Amino acid sequence: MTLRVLVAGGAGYIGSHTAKALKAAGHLPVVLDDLSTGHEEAVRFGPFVRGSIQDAACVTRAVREHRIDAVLHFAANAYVRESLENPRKYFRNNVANTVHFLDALLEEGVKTIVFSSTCAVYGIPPSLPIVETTPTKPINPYGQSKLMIEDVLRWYGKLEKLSWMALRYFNAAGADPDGELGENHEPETHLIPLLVAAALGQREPVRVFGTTFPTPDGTAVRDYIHVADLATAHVRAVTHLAAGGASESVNLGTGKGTSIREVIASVERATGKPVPVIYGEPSPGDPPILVADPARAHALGHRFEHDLDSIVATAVAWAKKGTHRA
Ligand SMILES: NC(=O)c1ccc[n+]([C@@H]2O[C@H](COP(=O)([O-])OP(=O)(O)OC[C@H]3O[C@@H](n4cnc5c(N)ncnc54)[C@H](O)[C@@H]3O)[C@@H](O)[C@H]2O)c1
Ligand SMILES: O=c1ccn([C@@H]2O[C@H](COP(=O)(O)OP(=O)(O)O[C@H]3O[C@H](CO)[C@H](O)[C@H](O)[C@H]3O)[C@@H](O)[C@H]2O)c(=O)[nH]1
Repeated sequence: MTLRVLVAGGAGYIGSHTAKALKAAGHLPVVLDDLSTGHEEAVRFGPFVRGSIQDAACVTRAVREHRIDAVLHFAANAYVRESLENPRKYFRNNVANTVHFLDALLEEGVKTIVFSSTCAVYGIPPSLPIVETTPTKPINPYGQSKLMIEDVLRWYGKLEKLSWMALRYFNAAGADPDGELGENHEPETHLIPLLVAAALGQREPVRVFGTTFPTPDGTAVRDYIHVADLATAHVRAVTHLAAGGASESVNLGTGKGTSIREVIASVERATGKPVPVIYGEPSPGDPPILVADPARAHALGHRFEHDLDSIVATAVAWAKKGTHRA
């Protein structure tokens, strides 16, 4: 089965890696992106439509011109801390604009969509590891905005015959193992690229947010998942839906928790250099521990091949290229 897939947000970090994986699997990725945080240089695996998801005329044209079968929807704002300072931006782009996008797609008869959700929908989970039935209680507007769209998808699944999958990623990190793509956020806020850049002398010391969490070494624990593993998971998810598979929310995490101090040690091994850090206060809206139960993902056939050292090694290789561009 060859699919013609509209990749909204395909000029961004996870979307560009997924466009590459789609092409490698024999599908056609058509990127729709307004370049608000993405990079045109990262669009290299199929046609590019520059525009916003809320522009119905643009979406309709793209769907018709490229005879789109299915959609991967990455387009969003994705900074937890920014969402607490500017909640309107998050509800406008992640919720309102996505609802307009779904309208345009459904009008054109496109009824298969994979949505980028997040472990931030769970807030501070009452038990670990996190299963998909763990109560969803976001503690920041970013997580809330993603949960609101999951609810919309669930209703459209029932009432509009939409086939959907909400992939709740844990912490995406690493870079394309071929060195062609990597993480280029501006500003960069994610832990791993910051630690790598600091070790390589490309930036100032990194502030570690909190050392007194109820975790074995006092720093926050996350479930880091390689972006290349996320990319292949999207290819599997969209083909699953296109073949008539069930609609549901699925955690994409490895099941292994890693503390910030353990990430620092991995970066030091990979670079052979000490990472300059400053230990500081916790950041608001930052849960102590987020680790996935990957059983549902495994049951759907997802396999995560890269461990933390592989994530860090590819991030180091990308940072050493020094261009910070695809
Ligand atoms: N990075 C992570 O660890 C992580 C974790 C969980 C979920 N997610 C989700 O995954 C998705 C991708 O994240 P990322 O890290 O690749 O972010 P990113 O900022 O690199 O990519 C988002 C892309 O969407 C585009 N975009 C934003 N608003 C748009 C609009 N209205 N119309 C068209 N294009 C638009 C941006 O230009 C960018 O290219 C997001 O939905 C994010 O919420 C990311
Ligand atoms: O300079 C920094 C940056 C991060 N951290 C800490 O390192 C951990 C990982 O931080 P990231 O910024 O890499 O990721 P987050 O866990 O904050 O956010 C990620 O997971 C979220 C779910 O909680 C969202 O999905 C979001 O899109 C995704 O980037 C967190 O405890 C964070 O507080 C620091 O100590 N210092």
